[in-house]
Amino acid sequence: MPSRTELTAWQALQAHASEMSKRHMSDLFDEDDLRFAKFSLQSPNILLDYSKNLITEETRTKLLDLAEACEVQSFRDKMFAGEKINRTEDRAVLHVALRDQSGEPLEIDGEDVRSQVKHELERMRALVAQVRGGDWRGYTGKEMTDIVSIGIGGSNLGPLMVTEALSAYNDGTLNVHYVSNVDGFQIADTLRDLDPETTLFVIASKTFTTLETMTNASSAEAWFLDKAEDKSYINRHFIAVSSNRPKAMEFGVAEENIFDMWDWVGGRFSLWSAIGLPIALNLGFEVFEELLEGAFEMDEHFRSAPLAKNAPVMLALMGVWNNNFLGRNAHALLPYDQCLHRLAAYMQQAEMESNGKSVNWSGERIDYSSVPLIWGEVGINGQHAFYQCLHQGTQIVPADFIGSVEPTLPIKGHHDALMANFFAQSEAMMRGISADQVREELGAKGMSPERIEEIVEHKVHEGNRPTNTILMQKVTPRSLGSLIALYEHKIFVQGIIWEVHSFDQWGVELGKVLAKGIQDELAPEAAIDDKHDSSTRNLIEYYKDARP
Ligand SMILES: O=P(O)(O)OC[C@H]1O[C@](O)(CO)[C@@H](O)[C@@H]1O
Repeated sequence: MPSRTELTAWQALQAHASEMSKRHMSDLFDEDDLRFAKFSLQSPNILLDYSKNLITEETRTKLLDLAEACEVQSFRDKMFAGEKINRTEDRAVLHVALRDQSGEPLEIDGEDVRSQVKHELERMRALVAQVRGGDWRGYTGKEMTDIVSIGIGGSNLGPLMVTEALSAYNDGTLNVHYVSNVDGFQIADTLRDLDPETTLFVIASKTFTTLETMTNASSAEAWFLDKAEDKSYINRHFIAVSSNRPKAMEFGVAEENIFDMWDWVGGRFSLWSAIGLPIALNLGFEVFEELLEGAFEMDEHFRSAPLAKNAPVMLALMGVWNNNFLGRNAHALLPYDQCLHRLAAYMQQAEMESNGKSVNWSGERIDYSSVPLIWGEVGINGQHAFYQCLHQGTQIVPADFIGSVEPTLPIKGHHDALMANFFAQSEAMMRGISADQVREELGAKGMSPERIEEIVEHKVHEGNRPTNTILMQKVTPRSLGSLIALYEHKIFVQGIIWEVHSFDQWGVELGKVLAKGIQDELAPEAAIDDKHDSSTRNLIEYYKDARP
């Protein structure tokens, strides 16, 4: 198999990119009134407009040729069929099975995946009904008031992002708090206002070995026992979600309080499993189910729509075009919806832990970029912070503008003001403003020609900065499910095109191993290994000497 850069389709895109780099999107719009119709599509619950990219129909055809040459459809089908496409870990990749509503049979290694998923969902439903209905009582007979979810990375970012995004659906039955950082501040700050008699902990860890989570879980247990005193009460206050039952039991969680997840669910794709318990506890099981349905609708679209009409595929291809052929190595996510304020943090893990790789499936170093730097912030706040750089900086950063037609919580006069900015920003990034236009504008205001010439270049926006617009009717559990699944599949498609293993994360291991060794060295009497470089050794020494 030729490497990606040897593919005819890749080389055709390279040649095409050198031509397209001479064009301006503004002209492309002026030349074609049908540009929006040609380069936008409706997918379940989501309109995707990718017309504000530096593309023509020829570009799209060439990108689709690349997708075909990389066998995107065949890999997609393998994923849905449960084949072990996560080859470095020898695992299937089946987060889609967690939200499948079709009921089609699916087996992995002789195990019936559908019934496993259904069984855990029913257990979740029962637990949520008990806790929210007040039947689940604490060790003194009181109802639960607060859920503390302890987990990090994929065991935290998804549930946290979703409960924030759907906070309008919170009926106040239960409060939910998230603790991820091993910095003791977060758990201390969370627990100081809570009562052990009415607090339920959900320890979420696929491996049940993650240092941050285990440290926080132990502190939570100590805090609980400080008041409850009797270890047998733990079974009323500690739930675990893990694929490592023995470890969860060793920690002290009662067997019936452990919810399973499976090795075919990657941590960063796991919010659809029992990792999503905090969502269901906080917002109700119906909300969780609707989230799953929305994701399933996008799965069906991804599975069946022709590539040119397939939202995840087209979103992925725009990213590949900007990154690999136009050399844009950063990508901003800009939600114009306050409730999506954790979306960029969530997507950073999903995209960068998945596709932040430098070797291909054969272990050879790749000679093109994989995932760009993903970052972002709620758009309207970003306008007053970093948009200056998006409009006039030397680095062109493609961006996704994500918004909704209806506000989550309507309040007179706000939503149109927000959305006016939403539409204006991507238009400004696309069109820009030329020196002549600036001159004309300033001249009309009566500015002297000398003064105009002094400042004109500073006011020029070159434009030609690519954006995608993603528009939902409203942020609901269903549309949010579709939105997350849209990005999950985008990540999948890009991983195939970049020929990287999207479902492992070996890159996070080295730091963990080193930290374990250093933690031992931080003990007061412990020696510091002289194998450390002089910077690390001296910093550790400095820390130990300065520590009270
Ligand atoms: O759920 P666990 O096993 O505690 O892991 C948490 C996170 O840690 C990572 O392994 C990275 O450190 C992520 O992939 C994962 O989501």
